[in-house]
Amino acid sequence: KKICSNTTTKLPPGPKTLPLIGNTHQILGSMPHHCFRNLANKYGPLMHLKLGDVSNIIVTSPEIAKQIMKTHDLNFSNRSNLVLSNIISYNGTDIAFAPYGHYWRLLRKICTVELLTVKRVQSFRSIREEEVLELVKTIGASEGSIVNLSGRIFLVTYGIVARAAFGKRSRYQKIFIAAVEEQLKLLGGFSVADLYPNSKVVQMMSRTKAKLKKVHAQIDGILQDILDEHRNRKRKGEVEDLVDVLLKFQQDKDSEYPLTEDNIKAVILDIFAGGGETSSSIVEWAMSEMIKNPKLMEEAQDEIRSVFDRQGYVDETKLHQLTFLKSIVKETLRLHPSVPFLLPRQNREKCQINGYELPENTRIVINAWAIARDPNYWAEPETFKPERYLNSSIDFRGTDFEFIPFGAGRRMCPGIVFAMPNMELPLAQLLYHFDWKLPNGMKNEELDMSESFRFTLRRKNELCLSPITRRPIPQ
Ligand code: HEM
Repeated sequence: KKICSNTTTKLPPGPKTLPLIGNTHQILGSMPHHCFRNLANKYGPLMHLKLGDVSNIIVTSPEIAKQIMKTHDLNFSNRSNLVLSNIISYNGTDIAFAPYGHYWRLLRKICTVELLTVKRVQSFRSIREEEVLELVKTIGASEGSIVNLSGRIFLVTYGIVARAAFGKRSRYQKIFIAAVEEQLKLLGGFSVADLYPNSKVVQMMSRTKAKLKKVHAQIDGILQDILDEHRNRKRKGEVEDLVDVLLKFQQDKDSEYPLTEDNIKAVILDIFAGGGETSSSIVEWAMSEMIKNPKLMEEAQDEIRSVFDRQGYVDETKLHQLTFLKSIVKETLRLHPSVPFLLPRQNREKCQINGYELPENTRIVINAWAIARDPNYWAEPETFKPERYLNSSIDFRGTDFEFIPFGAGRRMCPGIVFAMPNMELPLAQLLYHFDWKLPNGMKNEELDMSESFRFTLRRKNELCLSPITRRPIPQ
């Protein structure tokens, strides 16, 4: 049965392609999300771009995003098979890169009923509070000096995810985090291996591919040790971690989730890679935006301090009262979506969209970054204005297609509930205890906001600030 009708064979418009390299020359040397938006302004919101020998369809409007991720979601629920992502995803057996089908549905179900539920996320509350308190203590001890806030934020978020996934602080934590970061960095560039997936010569010679394989082997070794340790250890009243949950399925012979060793490693790695970098970069961008707009920072601080001053410290019990802080997080997700192109999708059958034909198995890239700045949908789209959400119901849960930092439809991010406190708690703590200044008398408006695209969208330069303690730090 055909999912979409078929009447024309015209590909969407796009710039002229050159032999061999296609349009690759048009995107080199600039931030790809900016470059794709500029090209879309010329060729339209449904655009064909040939990168290497791979056809890409670039989507740059909420209407077309909705057609892909709602109207034709079932057809477009496959992932595009990338050479590099195959290496890190145990051959597409993780959640993010698994092809649409029975196995992927099983993994999603494990997420929604076991791994990423509200209850499970709540069970990690004390882990988050401990890790963030440690952050605040370290910063408090650095009063009078300049703090590399970016570095601190990444450590704390990865620390939380690592403890949720592996239980106690793992002795491998540092090298594991470094390896996962390296993996994301290698994945971020336009590697020739993915531009020419069918060329045997290119595949043999790709340096990125070779490096990625090496890093992945290191990650695999660490994950294997962690699984073995979990099997052998005696549990005594600790919070059940995510590896425990997955091993339980593996050990239960009647389980409806028959997971292999590699399946478990693939899932844990997804949660690690998906949960660490994304949330940290939102906290980092939110702090940057507030440094640039000190009035917003003051407003957020007033709100947090008025909610928590009576008890004298921040915990998770009253985070839901922080309406303004939530708007700051939303606006940060709009202007600095951590995964600006979502994850590439692919249609299982050929399909008509807006009168153009997308042949089967076409790679679909949704420019969520550009969509969230569409002037037809957003007033002052380039301005950071958290107050725009105060009287609006617009949300990132996959129904407002002008705002899709977590994607939408069947392949939407399953980690929102997990991500939220990892962003809100560090922000609330950083703003409750401290005022923040740029070092060396730099003016707020001078803060550099350059981006770096490495699969995720991070600050190019680390955010370094001077803290001034305003509320005593619990010892
Ligand atoms: C600010 C935080 C986060 C952002 C912005 C984010 C964004 C995204 C996006 C854009 C996708 C692709 C959606 C699509 O293709 O439609 C995705 C998928 C995914 N995310 Fe997240 N994510 C975040 C946090 C997390 C966390 C905390 C976890 C796990 C603990 C997680 C796990 C995943 C997984 C497993 C997928 C693959 C889903 C699938 O293919 O079925 N993410 N995320």
